[in-house]
Amino acid sequence: MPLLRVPLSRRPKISPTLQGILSLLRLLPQVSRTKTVLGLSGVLAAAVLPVGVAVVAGLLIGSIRATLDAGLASPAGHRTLTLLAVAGVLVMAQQTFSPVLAMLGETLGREVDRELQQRVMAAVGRPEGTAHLTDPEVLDALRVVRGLGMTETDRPSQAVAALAAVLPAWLRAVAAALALLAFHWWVGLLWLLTWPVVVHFMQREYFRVGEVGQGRGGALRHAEYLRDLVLTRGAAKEVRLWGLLDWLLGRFDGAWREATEPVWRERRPRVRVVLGATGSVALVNLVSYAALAWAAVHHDIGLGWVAVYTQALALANNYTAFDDNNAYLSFAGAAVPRVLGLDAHLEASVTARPAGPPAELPAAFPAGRIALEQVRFRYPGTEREALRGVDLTIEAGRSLAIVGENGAGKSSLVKLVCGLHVPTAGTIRVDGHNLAGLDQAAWRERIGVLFQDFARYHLSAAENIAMGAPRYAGDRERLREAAHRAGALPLIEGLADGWDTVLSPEYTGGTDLSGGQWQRIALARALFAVDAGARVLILDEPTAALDVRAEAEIYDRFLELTAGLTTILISHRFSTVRRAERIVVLEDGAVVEDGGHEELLARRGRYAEMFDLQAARFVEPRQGSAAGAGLRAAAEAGHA
Ligand SMILES: Nc1ncnc2c1ncn2[C@@H]1O[C@H](COP(=O)(O)OP(=O)(O)OP(=O)(O)O)[C@@H](O)[C@H]1O
Repeated sequence: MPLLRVPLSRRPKISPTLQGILSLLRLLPQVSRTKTVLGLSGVLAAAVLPVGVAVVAGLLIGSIRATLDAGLASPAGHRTLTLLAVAGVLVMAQQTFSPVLAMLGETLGREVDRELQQRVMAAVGRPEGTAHLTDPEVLDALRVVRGLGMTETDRPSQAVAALAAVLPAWLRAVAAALALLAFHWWVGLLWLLTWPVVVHFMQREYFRVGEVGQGRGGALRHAEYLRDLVLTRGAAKEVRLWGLLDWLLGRFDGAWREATEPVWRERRPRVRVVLGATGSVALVNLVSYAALAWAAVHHDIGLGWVAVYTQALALANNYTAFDDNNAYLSFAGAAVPRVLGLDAHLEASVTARPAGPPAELPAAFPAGRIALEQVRFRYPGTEREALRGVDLTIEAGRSLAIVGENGAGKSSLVKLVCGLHVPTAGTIRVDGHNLAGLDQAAWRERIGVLFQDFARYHLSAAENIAMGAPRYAGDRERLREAAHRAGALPLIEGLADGWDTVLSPEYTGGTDLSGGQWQRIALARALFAVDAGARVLILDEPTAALDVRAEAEIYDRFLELTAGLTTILISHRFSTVRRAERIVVLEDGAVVEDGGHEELLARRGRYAEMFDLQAARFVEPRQGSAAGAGLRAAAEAGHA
């Protein structure tokens, strides 16, 4: 069933370019009537003035002979002088109009950007359902909207294109100025000096504006985030359920203005600079043309040379400084070094690893234990420690479960073991080696991991699992085995295109999976890494989204799945946790209890307290008053 009444890709009756221009012209007055009227007048002036200059210049040249014959005081002489004055005024007007028009166009363009985003947000947020958010045609159109904004002008590609347009014009103008040296050395020199100064000032202005724009990056990202809440699937259900569209439209409008208006304001006073620059150029033009007319009238040069120098003057005016290309050059000038400097910036923020070459890993690594020694960890930019002196030995080939309340530091601990962060103090040793000194890529090949917030790749089912060990991506038998062990095989074989089905409804023929189905795929990915040689298996909430039967299946086979592996399991489900050979309780970043399931229950500490709390949920209310041991018995009977 088509999701849109009008297909987005329908063939227009008129040419697509014309259609685009017409719809843009219709949109402009809706954005700003005043600026549209001013802009159109400017366009007319910009079109008519050069023609006027050409006509007057022709008349001027034509009048010279009569003036030569009759003298400057004659009516013919007066006519020549009047034409000269008109030419000067027209050239000046031309020089003044074009930058003002360019600025007007840019301001209107930004307003069109905002208007388009709001219209698209309203259009995308309005349908009751969310199916259109996976329609490839809609998504293709949304890509265009995402490209809108100030970042557009930061693109180095724009600067490269601008360079290609600006450099030849500059070179032509220099050549023309050199030619003018032959007419009068001071006229040539005037051009050679005036333009670089004007270009310098204008580039300084544009650069500053570019810097201001990039300084607003955070505010702009926030506005874009609000926009994308409407344009993407992530929050689509809640946006509809709670009727957030109007609120988001309002927030976006405010955030967008807050992000962009300071840049516009910064640009406004610069009209003074622009007028100063264009005024200087107009003056140089006036002086040059006057000198040329004077020379012609006084027979200093012949008509042929008058024509040559007129052309040279026109070319000298090609030495652009005011148009969009000049602006793009400077905007990217502010952006490119920032992007290129990213490497160095990130280098400085990388936590130092022990000096010397990383240790080579033997094939059967790790054969021994993973030991955390007084490990402390604080996330960059935060004050609070997520781990506060953890001492923990994880025996090779055994399973360890980590439990604890939200925020206790469980996920942080496994991220450290994965080598994704380096402890701020203390050491993690694997087979006696400092983990920080190992070849990190090789170490990660030894780990199969299912993160709590695992990735859902918009790729085929086969690729989604193969991500666990991409070097074996083509090994279908191995993929089948991993999928089978994770209980994902029937699911994959039931998909329309089987293993080749893209797991995203955003692509033609693609499909989405339920939360639990996704979790099986992610588990298969971790087990695929194990098949490929990983000896450490990390499972962070592996069954959180699974139904009761699937969870029971997984924990029934937990010992089989983890046999021979060093396993770290994080879970809030005690039915799964109790299967682990050893359990530690993490509280506020430190280990507070350590032992087997029965041992910890008998200790009547934090573990027993948490276990009892969960067990109580599985018994009838009338049994709620029973003693903890009774509750546990009931719960264990239901779960074992
Ligand atoms: N990327 C991060 N940046 C800053 N602080 C973080 C980051 N991730 C986690 N924290 C903080 O570190 C602490 C430990 O978080 P962690 O995710 O390890 O807890 P957890 O025990 O896994 O919790 P849960 O059971 O909710 O998954 C928390 O206070 C959390 O706010």
